[in-house]
Order: sequence, then C-alpha cells, then structure tokens
Amino acid sequence: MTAPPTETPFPETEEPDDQRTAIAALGHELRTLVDATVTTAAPTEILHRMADEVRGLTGQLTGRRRRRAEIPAVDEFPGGVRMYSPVTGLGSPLAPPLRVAPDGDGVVGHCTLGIAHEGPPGYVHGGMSAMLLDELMGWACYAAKSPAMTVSLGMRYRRPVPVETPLRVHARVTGTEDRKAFVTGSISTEETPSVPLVTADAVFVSPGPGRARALFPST
Ligand SMILES: CCCCCCCCCCCC(=O)SCCNC(=O)CCNC(=O)[C@H](O)C(C)(C)COP(=O)(O)OP(=O)(O)OC[C@H]1O[C@@H](n2cnc3c(N)ncnc32)[C@H](O)[C@@H]1OP(=O)(O)O
Repeated sequence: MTAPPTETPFPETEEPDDQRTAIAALGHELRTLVDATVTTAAPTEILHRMADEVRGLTGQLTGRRRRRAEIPAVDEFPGGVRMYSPVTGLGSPLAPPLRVAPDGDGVVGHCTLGIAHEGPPGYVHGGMSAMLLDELMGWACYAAKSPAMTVSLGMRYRRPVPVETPLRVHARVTGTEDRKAFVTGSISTEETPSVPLVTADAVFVSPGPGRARALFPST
C-alpha cells in the first residue's frame, strides 16, 4: 500500500519543545480516554454517542506526519526521546509510558499499567511484560554505548504482575562479544523491588554499518 503524501505537521516557527508539550498533552488525554473506555460502565446509548464524537475528533487530526521509517523531527534517534514509542512515548496512547533513568551499571524504568494492559484478570498481559523488558534492555545497550536490536528474548514469568500498581523495571548489559550484547532484565513492584516477578535474558546485536543504513535510511 502506498503511503499518502507527507504534509508539513507543524508550522516551521514552532519550537520542538512546544511541539513535544502539545504531543504529550494529547497523548495524556488519549491514555486517560483508553483507560475510561476499558473500565466504563456507561450504557450503550452513551457508548454510541461517544463513538460518533470520537470519530469527529479523529477527523480533526489531518495529514500524515511521516512515511514508514522516517524519524519524526521531535525525536532523537537512537537512544533519545521517542515521542510515539509504544513503551516510552509521551505522545503514544498505547504507552504506559515507561520513564527511564540510568541506574548504576544499567537502567531503570518506572510505570503503572492499567486495565488496558490486562491479561489474566487483575494482572498484566505477558506480552506487555515482554515489551517493557525488550524496550528497557534496548536502552541498557544504548547506555552501554552499543545501540542494538533484539535477536533473542527469553522470558521467565515467576509471579503475576499486578495492574494499577507502580512497577520497577531494571535492565543491564552483562557482557559483550563483538557486535553482540548479553542483557538481563526484571520487573518488580516499587513496593517490593527485591522480589522479581518477571525476569528476562536477551541477546542484542548492533547492525553493521551497511545494514543500519538500509534499515534506518533517514539517520
Ligand atoms: C541502531 C539500532 C538502534 C535500535 C533502536 C531500537 C529501539 C528499541 C526497541 C527495543 C528492541 C526491539 O524491539 S528491536 C526489534 C526486534 N528485533 C528485530 O527486528 C531484529 C531483526 N534482526 C535483524 O534485523 C538482524 O538480525 C540484525 C540487524 C539485528 C543483525 O543483522 P546483521 O548485522 O546482518 O548481523 P548478523 O551477521 O546476522 O549477526 C551478527 C552476529 O549475531 C549473531 N546472532 C544473530 N542472531 C542471533 C541470535 N538469535 N542469538 C545469538 N546470536 C545471534 C550472529 O551469529 C552473528 O554472530 P557472529 O557470527 O558474528 O559471532
């Protein structure tokens, strides 16, 4: 399918920080809407009316920001702000969003997942846990000065991860071999950080220069 033509998303006079603030404000409201959508007990009449109103709002988001693999002007890639990341993006309705910071020889992430991320009732979907860990392990590689992509990811689900509970995600690179990085990660609650609920082991590989150019032509 051919992508529609790219339109100028913001007037050129708008500062990236102002754009990010606006993108984050819309992302926040949409995440609140997603949470309300999956928890509401409103009657069907209201749901039908909401569907009509949301359709009208969606129609106001005109244009298409970018083509596939084009990096948004508000982003820093690799290793920086990704406004629309499904894990860390403040502009993404899908993201928790995970807040990432350095932590000793690794990185730590903080977030709370909601009912929208549920697998077993009251607990986080296993795929969400894998996504959090995959992303944070990618950040650990970047922090170790080796931006890389996942080539294998092993998960161990030890205890269910509760929704609506502050979580702590940790990742660090345990070793490297040429372009490969060996990474571990874990998820625990903020309340009991010493008890890992989920652990992961992964191998990441930094693409060679030719491969990186082919994969990410706009970098
Ligand atoms: C700049 C990035 C920013 C990336 C920023 C990313 C943002 C964070 C996102 C979170 C992370 C993701 O989800 S990333 C998305 C999910 N992952 C992907 O889509 C990756 C798909 N895989 C690929 O495209 C490719 O495998 C690459 C580009 C990663 C590597 O290709 P390549 O450069 O041709 O390298 P290749 O020769 O195949 O492999 C290099 C070495 O790794 C070994 N190797 C390959 N696969 C495995 C494996 N499963 N387990 C062990 N080792 C393996 C090979 O044997 C070889 O070792 P030796 O013979 O040299 O000893």
